[in-house]
Amino acid sequence: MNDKVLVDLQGVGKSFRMGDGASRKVLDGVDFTLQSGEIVALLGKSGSGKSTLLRIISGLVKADAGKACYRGAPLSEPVPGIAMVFQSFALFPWLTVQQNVELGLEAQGVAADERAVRSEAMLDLMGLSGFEGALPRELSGGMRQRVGIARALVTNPDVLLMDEAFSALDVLTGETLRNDILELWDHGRIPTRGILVVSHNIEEAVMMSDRIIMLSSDPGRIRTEIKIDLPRPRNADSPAVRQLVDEVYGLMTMRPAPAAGPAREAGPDYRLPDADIETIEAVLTLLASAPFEGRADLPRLSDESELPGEELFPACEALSLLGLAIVEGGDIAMTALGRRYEAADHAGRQAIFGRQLLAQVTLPQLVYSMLRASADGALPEEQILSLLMETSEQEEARRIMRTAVEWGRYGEIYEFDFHTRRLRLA
Ligand SMILES: Nc1ncnc2c1ncn2[C@@H]1O[C@H](COP(=O)(O)OP(=O)(O)OP(=O)(O)O)[C@@H](O)[C@H]1O
Repeated sequence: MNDKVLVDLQGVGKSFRMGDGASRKVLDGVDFTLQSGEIVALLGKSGSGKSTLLRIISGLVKADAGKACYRGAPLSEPVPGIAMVFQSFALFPWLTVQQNVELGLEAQGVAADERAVRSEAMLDLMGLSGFEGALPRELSGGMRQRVGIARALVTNPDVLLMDEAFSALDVLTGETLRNDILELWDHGRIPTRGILVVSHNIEEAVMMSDRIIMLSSDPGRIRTEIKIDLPRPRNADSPAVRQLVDEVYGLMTMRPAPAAGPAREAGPDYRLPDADIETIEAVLTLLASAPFEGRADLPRLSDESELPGEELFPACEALSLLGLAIVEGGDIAMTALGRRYEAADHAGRQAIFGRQLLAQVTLPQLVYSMLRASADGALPEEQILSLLMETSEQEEARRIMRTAVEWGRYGEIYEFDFHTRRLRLA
């Protein structure tokens, strides 16, 4: 066994039973290794299974396919070498700061006097000296998360897992805490050998990690990996960091390649991004206006639009699918058609939208040709849905169908009767 390998996942899969009783595959065929000496960040859309993956590694959730090992031993329950920090801090409100920090040691059977010595040293390292007797509610959010981190680190974990650990904090507090942890890590002041961070924040991932792994959704699979060879501490405004942030934005916005698999390799790609018309048009309008005037750096567009990546990325993907904009690297630029669309009135926009759907978007094209081929120009939604379910999980297939209905109705190429759930030519 290579002792550089801390965590090793091979072909890991996980399904959950949903409210309607159906099983949904959240993770599929995930191969991943966390090596000694590295910080890895895991990015992906909401629901792509990032937290589930972290929970499998923490031993809190069991994979139902593949192998998950920590230092060569199969993971099936929490192990002393792996500690986790939660977004919600997860502190016990009735315990003092010190008692909260000692919990992990207590679980490992460490004697009381040693627990006190170690927790005091860790609180000191985390800048919490003097707060040992305080209750969590008496602390600010940033200090509470310091307690959460101290509780994880006091056990001297080999592997530290952080699930959106800074996202409940204000930007500045989050940044300070992140830098403090990086400093402890970079100066070898904690014995931790590997850190795996789940984040929604692209800049945070670029600032912290040696490697970024991107998960695709439905089901979550590893889509891309980016190595970051910049020394830390990193300057968020340096050209190298900006370029990487741009690159990651670009990759997050790009249409992922269809997942591998016999059924998916062959047929056309019917997926549609999860973007509604209102958001697509709002992003196009923003892109057309000052200061962008038709071309924007995606991180800046994200700041200006105040849309979370989850909504901005699919809208950009939709604009590119419709030929209204081009996404290149970390930039998005309007096409000539995009400018015409922006300048058009409501009916003019609908006409362009409909034309583009028929010209270049596979699923509306298919629906339209099936409708034309049917005797009465109508067909049940189920017929399209069952086709989508050949390549997408049920929930995602339904989501794609909803998008296809919204887009097609807007472009006036087909109609949908919500009572009979039948599509009909417009
Ligand atoms: N215990 C569970 N039972 C049923 N479904 C679950 C369970 N845990 C997670 N899921 C579902 O699995 C999917 C992936 O969840 P997960 O929290 O891992 O995603 P994520 O990428 O971390 O999302 P987010 O970024 O929004 O936190 C979601 O659809 C979620 O509802």
